[in-house]
Amino acid sequence: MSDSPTDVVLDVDSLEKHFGGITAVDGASFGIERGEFTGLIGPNGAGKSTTFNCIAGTLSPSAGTVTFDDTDVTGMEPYQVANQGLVRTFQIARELSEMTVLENLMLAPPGQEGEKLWKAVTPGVRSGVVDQEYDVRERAWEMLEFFDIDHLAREQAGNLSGGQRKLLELARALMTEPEMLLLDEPFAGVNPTLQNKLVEHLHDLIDDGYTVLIVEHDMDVIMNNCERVIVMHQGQILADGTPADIKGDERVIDAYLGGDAE
Ligand SMILES: Nc1ncnc2c1ncn2[C@@H]1O[C@H](COP(=O)(O)OP(=O)(O)OP(=O)(O)O)[C@@H](O)[C@H]1O
Repeated sequence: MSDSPTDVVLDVDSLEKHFGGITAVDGASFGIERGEFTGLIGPNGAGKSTTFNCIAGTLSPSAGTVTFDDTDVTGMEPYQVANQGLVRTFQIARELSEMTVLENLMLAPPGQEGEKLWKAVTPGVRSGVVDQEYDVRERAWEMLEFFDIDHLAREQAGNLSGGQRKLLELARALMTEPEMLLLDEPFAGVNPTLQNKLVEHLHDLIDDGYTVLIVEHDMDVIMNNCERVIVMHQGQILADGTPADIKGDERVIDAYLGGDAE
């Protein structure tokens, strides 16, 4: 437990990321409290994805620090960040779409990071719950049941609808037993029924003590569900507060009504 009055689990301090002459993140600082459901919003190009990537280790920041659970994770590889309990969702790669849903849960997420991520959850690492193949299978079934997709266990992942695929991505991230989830546009391409279901599951996860940070373009979903909203604009934090605070913030209204809004 942190000894600060608020229990900050993720602390992003003066984060910067430059791509050549482009400044994608320009001194962003914010803290996320344990168990909080926070939305990160902002117009296109505001720097949200780059911030996510710098937190999750997919990109190395140009300056600033990222601290998770009192550990400095700045510049760590994604599997190392995941090993600390901070995990982002990965899209299901085409190669995995011919495998079943159950196999997808039991296998590495795609790509190099995924393979390393998987190694991070094999023998003895973190809780040790998934230290044998049997336990991995058991955990996979738990996840399928939690997300009500156990009836799809033997279905090829490629046959899932967009929404079911999002549930599978979330289930797969949870296989590593993280403390905090980073979700990048989890509702994109999801029909309203499954979107509601996904939102319910996210609330269940929050009730279970998970911390969730979500980047999402659907403002209604963010405003109706998140306890706190952080607004980025031109690489900086423009506003940070409750949905009610944010809705009434003149700077936010101006940023969204500007030429770079969707
Ligand atoms: N790999 C890269 N190389 C060069 N510029 C980049 C790179 N990644 C992002 N950028 C630039 O950095 C800025 C921030 O981009 P970023 O994708 O982080 O914004 P965003 O808020 O996630 O946008 P969107 O909502 O459209 O996904 C943009 O100007 C973008 O063009």
